[in-house]
Amino acid sequence: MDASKQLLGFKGAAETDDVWKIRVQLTKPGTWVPLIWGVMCGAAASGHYEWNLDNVGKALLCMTMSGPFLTGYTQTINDWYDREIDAINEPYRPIPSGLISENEVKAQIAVLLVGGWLCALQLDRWCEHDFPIVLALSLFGSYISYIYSAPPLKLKAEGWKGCYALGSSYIALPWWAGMATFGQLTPDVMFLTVLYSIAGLGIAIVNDFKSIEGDRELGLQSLPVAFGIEKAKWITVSTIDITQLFVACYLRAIGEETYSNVLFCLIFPQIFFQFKFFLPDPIKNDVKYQASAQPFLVFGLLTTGLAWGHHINALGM
Ligand SMILES: C/C(=C\COP(=O)(O)OP(=O)(O)O)CCC[C@H](C)CCC[C@H](C)CCCC(C)C
Repeated sequence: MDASKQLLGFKGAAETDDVWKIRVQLTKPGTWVPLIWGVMCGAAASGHYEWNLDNVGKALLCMTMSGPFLTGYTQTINDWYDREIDAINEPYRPIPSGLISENEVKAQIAVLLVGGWLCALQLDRWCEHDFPIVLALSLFGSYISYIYSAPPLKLKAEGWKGCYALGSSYIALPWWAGMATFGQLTPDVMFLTVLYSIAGLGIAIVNDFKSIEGDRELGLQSLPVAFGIEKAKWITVSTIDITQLFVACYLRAIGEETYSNVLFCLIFPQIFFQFKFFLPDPIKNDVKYQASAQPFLVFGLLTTGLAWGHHINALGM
């Protein structure tokens, strides 16, 4: 178990001195999943995904770009810029513990970043895009990753702004990449996904409750620090629920009633788990809540993608 935690980049991992295992650990493969899922949602939303070898190849390349390469780069650069604070709080992490050298980390960052851009370029060529939209998205995403972790902006230290950067990048960017690969990225769907990102903001805030004491001491304006636990927990669930309810209503308004009903059915279990776990004790039950409610949220995203794809096809676009 500890060995798999090591490879997936989870906390409580066993130590290893195999540099390749350490390299994989730095990329935190567990965090690739939402990006890969986002690409699937975008492909579904394009309305043009058909199961053939060409499309499977494009989807795999888009997922490889978003997961191992660009999320891997994001996580490595984040650990690099956190190395001093980690040396105090989590000295067993690969960089502060000296399990991997500075030059090896820098080389890994460069390879993953350039690798991600090359995948994007290849996708644009493969899809015969006039404008290299996937490359543009990957450049934008890697810039957001950089300012999230690196000074002087270091958005992650800016409380809820960092949470929104994280939530929106994880939801909107892979969706846009998947959609641009298989169809046309349009302003209306961009708006819808940016809106959906507010739910992503709520999900990111859930993780801030357990670090409220430390954040307060360091002067970080996370939502629980800024508003106190009582107010912050209600703001958190409201952002998650109201956003999804709005999307469900929107799907109904554009005539996608079945998908809208499915989305409503996926929202109610999340509200149930908020009352069962999160609201009674957001500090103690954050992980329990995420584990029980998240699957419903991510299937809601896919439902929205499928609804959009169906809508586009119905309009003959
Ligand atoms: C590094 C990230 C989270 C870690 O946060 P934190 O430091 O608070 O936690 P730990 O202490 O446990 O490490 C994620 C940051 C995400 C970033 C803002 C944006 C990601 C962008 C995508 C990877 C880009 C994908 C582009 C593509 C799909 C076109």
